[in-house]
Amino acid sequence: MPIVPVDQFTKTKLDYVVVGGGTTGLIVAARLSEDPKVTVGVIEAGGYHEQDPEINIPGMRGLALGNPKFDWNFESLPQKGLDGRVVPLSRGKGLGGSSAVNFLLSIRPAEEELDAIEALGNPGWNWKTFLEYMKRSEQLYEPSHLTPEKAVEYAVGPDPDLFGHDGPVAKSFPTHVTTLHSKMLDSLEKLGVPRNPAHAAGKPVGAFLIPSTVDPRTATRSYSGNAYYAPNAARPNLLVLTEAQVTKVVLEKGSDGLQKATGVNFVKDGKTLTVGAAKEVILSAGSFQTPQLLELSGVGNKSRLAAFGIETKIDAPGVGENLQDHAIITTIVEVDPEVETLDMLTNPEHMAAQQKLYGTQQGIFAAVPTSLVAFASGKELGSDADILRWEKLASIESTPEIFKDTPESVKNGIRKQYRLLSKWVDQNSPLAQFIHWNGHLPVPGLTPKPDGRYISVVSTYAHPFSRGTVHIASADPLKPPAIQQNYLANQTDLDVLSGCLRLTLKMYETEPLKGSVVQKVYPTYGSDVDKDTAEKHVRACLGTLWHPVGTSAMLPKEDGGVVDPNLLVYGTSNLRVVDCSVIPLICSANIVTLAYAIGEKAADIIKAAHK
Ligand SMILES: Cc1cc2nc3c(=O)[nH]c(=O)nc-3n(C[C@H](O)[C@H](O)[C@H](O)COP(=O)(O)OP(=O)(O)OC[C@H]3O[C@@H](n4cnc5c(N)ncnc54)[C@H](O)[C@@H]3O)c2cc1C
Repeated sequence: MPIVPVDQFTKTKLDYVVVGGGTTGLIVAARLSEDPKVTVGVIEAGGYHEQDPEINIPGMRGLALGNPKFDWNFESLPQKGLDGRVVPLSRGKGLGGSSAVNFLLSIRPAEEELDAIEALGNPGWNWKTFLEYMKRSEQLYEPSHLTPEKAVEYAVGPDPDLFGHDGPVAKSFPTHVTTLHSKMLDSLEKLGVPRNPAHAAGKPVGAFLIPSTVDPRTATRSYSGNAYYAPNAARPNLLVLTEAQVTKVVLEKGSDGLQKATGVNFVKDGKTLTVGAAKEVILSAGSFQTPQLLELSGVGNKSRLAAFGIETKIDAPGVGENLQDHAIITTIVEVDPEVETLDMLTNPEHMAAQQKLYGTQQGIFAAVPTSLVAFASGKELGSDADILRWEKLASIESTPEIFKDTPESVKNGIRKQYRLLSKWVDQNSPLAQFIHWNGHLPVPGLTPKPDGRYISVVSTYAHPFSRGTVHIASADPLKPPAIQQNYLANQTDLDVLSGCLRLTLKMYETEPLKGSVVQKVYPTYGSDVDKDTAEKHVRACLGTLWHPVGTSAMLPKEDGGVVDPNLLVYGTSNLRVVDCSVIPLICSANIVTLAYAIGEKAADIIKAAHK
């Protein structure tokens, strides 16, 4: 059924209510409504951006950010590690959620990182099962636009067995590649980061052309909105309500002693309304708003809820704890004037030519401007002594100040995570990621030359050692939660990002890329930069790669878990969380592939529970 009016929504007897029509929410809704006997209702706070070019055109991605039509525009609390600076934290708003505004990179993490999710106490959540469900969500288009020689040059080698071929989300390889791509790959190779065409096999260390969620038949974004919702919009048993914000899950104690979610309250056009759920309520509001909704509904740390006058239904100390995110730093260089970068679009003639080219699904707008990625391990980022130090810094005792209010159970879980993190710094596991951006990224105070051409590289640690929190700051459900990232609290995070800066600067200084670099722009110094100066750059430019996870962690209860391996909130019989907030330990890659897998697997779990 198309998007429905509110009266129809509240009058329909719904079996499942999905809160948040984002990346994962729409997957669950689409899969559950395959059964015509069940009725599924989705409540999404934003609209449906079906025709918006900022969403659909790959080369325009990023333009939706900051616009309240598409973006919640959250902010971190002032960050001590960043001299009190606040970091903007975009989240997608509207059908498709963050998959509608994300940067379309579609990369698999490392095998050991997904096996770790099982090892932390979640049977059935490992590399093998994640891979199976990632494949179910995707349809890979072979890189037929590349000759076999070019495929080798760009490290493109999709093993058909590692990808899905008939799933809803289209995945393809960038069609717009510049003359610098090969040079970057060659220079990285000289620095110990080899071409890695086999990255999708759970071994991402190396460099390669990034698969992206672009539908090559139309050169448009493929995402939850148009892949999972649009093809099923006519189903009479799938009802979607947009521009309605859920404010609370209604919980009642059942005869089994468990809390039962009977429905949700939501605000639509200023009015608070209720809708019932006969079978389940599924929270898919994302890593910031799912814990917020749990707390507003009385599921959280008892003393925290009491402070806001909220009656505790379930004392769940893990809610909103264990926040992890990938933080990025930026570098920019000016390059040869003949390289085709986004900077050329400031010239009206080039803009007109590129718009025309897009009409034939080619050119700069048809592809993502971030088409090259590299993952480096510890040995490319620090000395043996650094690695030993990082292993030791993987502990709660390294940063007691950020754990002073952390519940004991949550600390138990984080200790187990640290044991894994300390192993990964010394192996061939990814420790940092580098993403090429084909143009001059905006930096306050820097103005690109009118005819200049630039490339930027953003880099991030794979696994932050710091942990943050997200909690309600008010009992008013329409107020944003307080997001405390604690960026750079642990020295390892600062060291790894400083290592990223040095490695990127070295890449610019290494032939053949060096020959195409006109000058360094941001920063202007070389890779032999001293510690203090490198750290200053990190603190000045740190931002987010928008990958928050862990705030409703799937972990044993005694380790601060909020949901069990069936994604049921502990202490409830029918309230599940299905979104990235359940990922207990962040992995190295961009996380949307995990979101797709979680949505697909959750749908199977829920179907099996109601057979
Ligand atoms: C700018 C940006 C760039 C990114 N780039 C990449 C990338 O290139 N590759 C990659 O792999 N990952 C990327 N990510 C991360 C990835 O897209 C997200 O982690 C993932 O899509 C999150 O899925 P989710 O289902 O957990 O949440 P979301 O997709 O964010 O869905 C949550 C939904 O719930 C809705 N909602 C929230 N609260 C309420 C409420 N109270 N009532 C009703 N509705 C509500 C929201 O509006 C939203 O639609 C990016 C993310 C962002 C924001």
